[in-house]
Amino acid sequence: MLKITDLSKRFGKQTILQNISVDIPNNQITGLIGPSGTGKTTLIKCLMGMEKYDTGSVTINNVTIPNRKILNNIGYMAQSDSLYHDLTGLENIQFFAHMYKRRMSEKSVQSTLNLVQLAQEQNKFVQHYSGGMKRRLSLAIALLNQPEYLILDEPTVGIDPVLKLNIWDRLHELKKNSTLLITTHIMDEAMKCDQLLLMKNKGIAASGTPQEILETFQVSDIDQVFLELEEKEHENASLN
Ligand SMILES: Nc1ncnc2c1ncn2[C@@H]1O[C@H](COP(=O)(O)OP(=O)(O)OP(=O)(O)O)[C@@H](O)[C@H]1O
Repeated sequence: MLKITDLSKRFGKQTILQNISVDIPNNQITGLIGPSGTGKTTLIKCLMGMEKYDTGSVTINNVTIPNRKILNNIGYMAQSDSLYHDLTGLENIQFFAHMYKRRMSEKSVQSTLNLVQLAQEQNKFVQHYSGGMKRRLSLAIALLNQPEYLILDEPTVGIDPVLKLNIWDRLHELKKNSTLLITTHIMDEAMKCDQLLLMKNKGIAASGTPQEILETFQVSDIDQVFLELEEKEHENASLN
């Protein structure tokens, strides 16, 4: 289990994350959602050891991370693509497979390319890819390592609706062997997660299955939960 305990993070004088404690259960898709700028990417970067947190701890199966050994078991897809633009899509896949020391059969390379619908474009240089194609290639690369933990920062931005559905089907298949943490702005995607963490005001304002959260707030969609939270905040502010 991925366990975050009392984690806080500041940039200069600005506190971004304050005393966050949360458990991310194994073999489930946990969705991290919240308004832009609430610190979702920062939290993920803290988990990956890409940002140093100021206080608290992050552990996977009781081992404090970042830990080099455990990092090999984490697949990460960042918002900004880190692809080699002078290589083709196929060469990027081969390069990263080599880096992960994975021997991939031609068949599994092609099925990964098929999943993200890049089979036809695999021999094109990435510099000639559209934004959506680069996202799809990054997603394919994050999936290559068949990691125990898969952390995806807005994986379906710029991806058309039909492909999005295929990708979500695949993510649900992957959870048999992996634990997934996904950030999203898209509320119908939030409903496809097994668990949600709603981020607001430097912390987790609500958590549970999508259905549990809707029932707790007596609303019919997750956007309304954020509106309710906002209203409560105004009420509290006017009382003080
Ligand atoms: N390296 C940095 N230095 C200073 N401030 C930063 C840095 N990285 C992020 N921030 C600030 O931290 C806050 C949270 O940013 P973050 O990218 O984590 O939000 P987010 O919830 O992922 O947003 P979005 O949904 O728009 O991607 C923002 O106010 C941002 O400006």
